[in-house]
Amino acid sequence: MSLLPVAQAQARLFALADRLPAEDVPVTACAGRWLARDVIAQRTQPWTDLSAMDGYAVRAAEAPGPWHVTATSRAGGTPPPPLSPGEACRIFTGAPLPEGADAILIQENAARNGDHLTASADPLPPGRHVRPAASDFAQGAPLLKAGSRLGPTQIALAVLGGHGRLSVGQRLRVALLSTGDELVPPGAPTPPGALPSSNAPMLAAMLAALPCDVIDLGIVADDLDAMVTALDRARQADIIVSTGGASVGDHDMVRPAFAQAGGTLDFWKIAMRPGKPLMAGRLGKALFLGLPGNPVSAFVTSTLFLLPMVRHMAGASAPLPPLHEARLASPLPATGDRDDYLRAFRSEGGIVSVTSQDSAATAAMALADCLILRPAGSPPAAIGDTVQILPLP
Ligand SMILES: Nc1nc2c(c(=O)[nH]1)N[C@H]1C(S)=C(S)[C@@H](COP(=O)(O)OP(=O)(O)OC[C@H]3O[C@@H](n4cnc5c(N)ncnc54)[C@H](O)[C@@H]3O)O[C@H]1N2
Ligand code: MOO
Repeated sequence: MSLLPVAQAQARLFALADRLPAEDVPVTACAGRWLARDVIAQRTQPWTDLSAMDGYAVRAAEAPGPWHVTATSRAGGTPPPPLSPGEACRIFTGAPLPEGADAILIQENAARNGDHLTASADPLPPGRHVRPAASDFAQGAPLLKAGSRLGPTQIALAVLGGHGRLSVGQRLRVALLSTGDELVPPGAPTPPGALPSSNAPMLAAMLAALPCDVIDLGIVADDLDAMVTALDRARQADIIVSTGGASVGDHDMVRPAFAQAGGTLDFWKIAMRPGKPLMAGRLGKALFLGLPGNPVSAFVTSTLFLLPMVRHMAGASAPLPPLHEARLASPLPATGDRDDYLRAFRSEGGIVSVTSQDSAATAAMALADCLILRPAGSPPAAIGDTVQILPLP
């Protein structure tokens, strides 16, 4: 198989699995989910002209008074009677204006003696401190689009729009398999030859911000039967992710095991560095992603394939991570025939690539807060050149 360009591989991956069905969820459980339907305002906000301050509702043209204070209006109280000429209404923040009033005199600028009220000399234009009816949104207005993500502010908007439940994409089940005879669980003793298995904890941390339940199926030996059995245990998941054993060595069992378990491979080997041996296919109803074992390769391929696939299946209309332009603060060598995803960090002077770009250099990777995308065939880049970066969460 020849190397598949990253964008083509992402498109093929998205074509491999539809988004999951929608479910109706209370707004309090919607954080981080993607909307399955547009959200339309069921009510008008504000429902009528409201005061933005504590003070007095008056006719602006009558400033600086005097006025006669005849009524009170507070949020949640009885609506005030209409205002006659020369009258003022005591009013509090969030309360409806009486008919006839068109401005709020804040109490700091008011002199009141019994029911007698005057204003300080400051001008009082019509509309001052008034939140007009429907100035936020009107009933029937489109508030949020299907496929957009629900964060705190979107949830506030939906609630004010009158919604207590929302239709969102279901949570996904993601099963993780870590392959390798050398691997031991985190924190276990490491006699010579043993390696702590860091990929599953790293992937679980990456997935933690997304609406999915991670099922860590642990470490699988470099053995065909063991891997077939592990894949069988994982097939109830929506996405099965393995790390390691994806390359061409004698002990790289993932591809043959996947075939023996009944999986159909869609692609293998991507024109990217790190991450070349990435593979994807279907195992029954599950989507399968075989990531390379090197921790840096697993991280970069997860950023570009696993997380976007979770977003896609959870209902995101824009599942790919956004790219930004930034200036380099360190020079870069030419790239080869694969796209480079260099680990880097943002400094005051610009983007600095970390010193080791080896696929196993985890200390350098941990310094990175972005990836520099350098397309295949790029010439060397100098300090001050513009590059594309992908910020890391
Ligand atoms: N002759 C070739 N050799 C290799 C090629 C190639 O094209 N031809 N590709 C290289 C590239 S690129 C990569 S990336 C690696 C990927 O190999 P595998 O996916 O088969 O991964 P392993 O060999 O199983 O492991 C690689 C490396 O990562 C360590 N590892 C594995 N799992 C974990 C884990 N859960 N936690 C931490 N570290 C892990 C493992 O011990 C190895 O050191 O292949 C190249 N070879
Ligand atoms: O592509 Mo591998 O992922 O270079 O290390």
